[in-house]
Amino acid sequence: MLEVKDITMRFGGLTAVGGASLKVDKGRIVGLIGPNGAGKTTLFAIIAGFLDPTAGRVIFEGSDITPLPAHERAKLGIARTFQIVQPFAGLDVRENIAVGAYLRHARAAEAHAKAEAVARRVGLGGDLDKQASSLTVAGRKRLELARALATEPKLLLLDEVLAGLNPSEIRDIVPVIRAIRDEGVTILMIEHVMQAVMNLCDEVYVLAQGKMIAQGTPREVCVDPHVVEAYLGKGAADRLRAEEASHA
Ligand SMILES: Nc1ncnc2c1ncn2[C@@H]1O[C@H](COP(=O)(O)OP(=O)(O)OP(=O)(O)O)[C@@H](O)[C@H]1O
Repeated sequence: MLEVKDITMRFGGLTAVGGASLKVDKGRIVGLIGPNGAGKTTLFAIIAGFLDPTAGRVIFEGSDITPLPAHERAKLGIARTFQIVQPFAGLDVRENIAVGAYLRHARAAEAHAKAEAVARRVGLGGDLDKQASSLTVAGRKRLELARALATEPKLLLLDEVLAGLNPSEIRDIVPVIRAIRDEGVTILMIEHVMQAVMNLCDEVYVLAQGKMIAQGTPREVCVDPHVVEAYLGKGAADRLRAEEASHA
């Protein structure tokens, strides 16, 4: 469904992403992990059309979409959530979600009906008339998910939807994400909460300092020495192995 080919993004002298590639097959949940500043959000912005890459191509359903602006990509079926949730503060939950629904439903009544259906899907069915600004952090994360879903995407890009949630809130939202996939939406997610990555993702890519350093099942990447070193520093994999040997 999605192929990111050799993407490089330079900001002045800084190379935020340096020749990174990934593939997302239809119907899967693919994780994108990596230490802070690895370039994950930059790569998302390039996939969704918010940033023009310095080099490389983005292929969606077999077509090169690299020149297309974000709104054209949204029409094709790519939606993203933002790490920092910023609902329209003066609007209620229904209207906030309807903003996404207007992409495919020009009439207000239809957009509102779509918004209500999406709200129920993410567990906000009882909050439709509330002001978005009155929602808790967990509620805002669900709203962010709903706004993206209301555009009826084929590919959903989730940027740390679990960040800032407590363990019980995470447990509640994980099945919602799985259900979205089961209903036919392919998902690429940036996530730091490893327990959720292990539970949800069919496949994981690891980005570190702008380069893709590993790819595999969640279990495979967790024990990959390159990944351990990227998170814990040079020599960490050897130290861990030595410690394990001394305990054996
Ligand atoms: N618009 C910009 N101008 C200049 N530098 C930028 C810009 N956007 C990102 N960067 C830099 O690019 C690098 C990658 O940032 P990015 O936000 O993509 O990383 P990330 O992996 O998403 O990090 P985190 O997990 O902390 O969100 C960082 O060094 C960041 O400071």
